[in-house]
Order: sequence, then structure tokens, then C-alpha cells
Amino acid sequence: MNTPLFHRVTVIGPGLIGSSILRRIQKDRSIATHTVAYDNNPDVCKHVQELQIADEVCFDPKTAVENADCVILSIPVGAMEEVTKQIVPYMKKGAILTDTGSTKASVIAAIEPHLTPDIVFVPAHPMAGTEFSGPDAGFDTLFENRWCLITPIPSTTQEATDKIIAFWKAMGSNTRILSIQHHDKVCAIVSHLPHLIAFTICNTADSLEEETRSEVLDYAASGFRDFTRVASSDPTMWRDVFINNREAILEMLARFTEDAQAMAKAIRWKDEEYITETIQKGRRIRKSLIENKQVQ
Ligand SMILES: NC(=O)c1ccc[n+]([C@@H]2O[C@H](COP(=O)([O-])OP(=O)(O)OC[C@H]3O[C@@H](n4cnc5c(N)ncnc54)[C@H](O)[C@@H]3O)[C@@H](O)[C@H]2O)c1
Ligand SMILES: O=C(O)C(=O)C[C@]1(C(=O)O)C=C[C@@H](O)C=C1
Repeated sequence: MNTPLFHRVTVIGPGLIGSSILRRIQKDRSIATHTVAYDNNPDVCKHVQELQIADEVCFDPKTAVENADCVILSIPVGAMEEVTKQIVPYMKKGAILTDTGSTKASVIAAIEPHLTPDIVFVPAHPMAGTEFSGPDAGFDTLFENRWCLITPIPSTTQEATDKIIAFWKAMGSNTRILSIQHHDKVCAIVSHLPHLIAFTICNTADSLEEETRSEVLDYAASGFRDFTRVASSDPTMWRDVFINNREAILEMLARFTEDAQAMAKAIRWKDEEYITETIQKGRRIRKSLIENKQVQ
């Protein structure tokens, strides 16, 4: 066997994303020879032991990171600073610290001040997931044919970036380097705003049902049902994403509101051309996602 990419990889937060990483490494030992998992919820640690998806489970952050070549933070973005402060003093010289957080400017601001010169941080974000969370939700093909976006900071070395690119390629992903601001704007429109709309539309339908005492949700047809899938995502994760990427999200929400108002005007004035063109654009986007294999 060729030399593995890493000897010891530690996953902090073996939930949906972290446990999918662990499961993939179990299938492909050229990624790492030894995996360690740590979670601040002891029940999650015990369950990861039962699932047997990590070679070692630690119940404290210090032991979990001590000899790791690569530490992956797969925890809610609002917890990144606290955990970085807990682990950096115990990390091995020359080790790589990386993350899977859905926001990048906030995660970098949380981690960068606590780095020491001998730890290299490579910010990363796999654009793959589901509405489920926790260690039971993970699976080894989650990242296949998906993008992993990497947003290096000035102190990130090329060598460490190359290793994290190789890591995500071994996970089955395509990788792309993006600037931090560009990442946060793109994710605000393709991921964060759709979740905001899904949570809001479910709340609107629910309060309408309460107000009118009618059976709005009983007749929820498939259009609404698709929103409920997205709206069933984890509250802690999404609370943290909204607060930590608020500028980009509010900017995209303002643009969306303008476009929704333009559509309302077109409907009011029976502007058939505008309405048809808007719907056709949606169909074109769906078609191109299918062609690019980003939709099953
Ligand atoms: N869910 C998705 O679709 C998705 C996709 C891409 C990236 N992400 C990002 O990846 C990260 C993990 O998301 P997930 O969906 O796997 O979440 P998850 O809820 O499934 O798992 C997160 C785990 O982190 C643990 N945790 C929380 N705070 C901790 C702390 N202080 N110390 C140690 N462990 C802690 C939790 O107990 C939990 O087990 C988040 O930053 C999220 O934004 C999520
Ligand atoms: O597939 C889903 O259901 C997801 O919510 C995954 C999704 C997304 O919005 O596409 C969610 C958050 C991420 O940071 C990346 C991917």
C-alpha cells in the first residue's frame, strides 16, 4: 500500500458530516491509518463506539488531538472558537487543523487568533449534506461527486492545502479554491437563503392554519412537502449559520424580496411574458443541475 495521506485523523463532532468522514476512511485506508472521534456529548461518544466507525473514541478534547496529524472540526459554526481554544495547545507541531463549517469568514475569525505558528489551518466546506444530523445519519458516499470548497488564509501553506485537496478527492469530491467573501456570498444564495425560505414558509402555513382553524397542512401537496424536507434540518446548526453569515444572507434576502415583488407585480398586471420567462429560468437551472449530476 502507498503511504497513507495521514496517519492519525481526529474528527471533532462525529455527527452527519463527521461520521460520514469516519465511515469513508474505514472504507479507504489510504486516507488514514487511525481515526479518533471526540464529541462533547458523551452519549454521542458512546454511540460512536457502538457503531464502531472510529478506531478510537475519546471523552476529552486533549487526548483526542494529542498525536493527530489532522484535526477536523465538524461542529456547529458557533462552537468553533471555544473548541479551537480547547485543542490548539495540545496539538502536535506541524499538524493540520481543518473544518467543515458552512460559513467561512466567521469560522476563520473564530479560529485564526488562537492558532500557534506550528499549526496550519485549512478552512474547508463540503457542499454535501442532508436534513438529518447525528452519527446515525452519516454514510460513506455522502461526499461523492459533490464540491468541497476550500478558502485558504494567508498563513495556510500550499503543502497543507494540497493535502486537504487530496483528502476531499479521496472522499469522492471535486474541490475548488474560493475567496472567503465569495464563498459566503455564494453559499448565502444556494444554501442559506433556501433554508431560510423553507423554515419561513412552514411557519407561515402553520400560523395560517392556527388563525383560520382550517386544515392547510392536511392538503400539503408535493411542492410544500419538498420545503418541509429542507425545513426539518437541525436548529442549532442553522441558527449558527444564519447569525454567522448574516450580512451575505440579508443581502441575498433583500435581492430575493425585490424579485418576489417584481413577480407579484407581473401577476397583478397579468404580465404573461415576465411570468413565463421567470418560470423558464427555474426550469433551465434544474436541467443544468441534472446535467452536472448535482441532482439525483
Ligand atoms: N448538515 C449539513 O447538511 C452540512 C453540510 C455541510 C457542512 N455542514 C457543517 O458541518 C458542521 C457539522 O454539521 P453536522 O450536520 O454534521 O452536525 P451534527 O449536528 O450532525 O453534528 C455535530 C456534532 O458536533 C457536536 N458538538 C457540538 N458542539 C460541540 C463542542 N463544543 N465540542 C465537541 N462537539 C460538539 C454535537 O454534539 C454533534 O454530535 C457544521 O459546521 C455545519 O455547518 C453541515
Ligand atoms: O442537502 C441538504 O439537504 C443540505 O441541506 C445540504 C447543504 C445545502 O444547503 O445544500 C446544507 C448546508 C451546507 O453547508 C451544505 C449543504
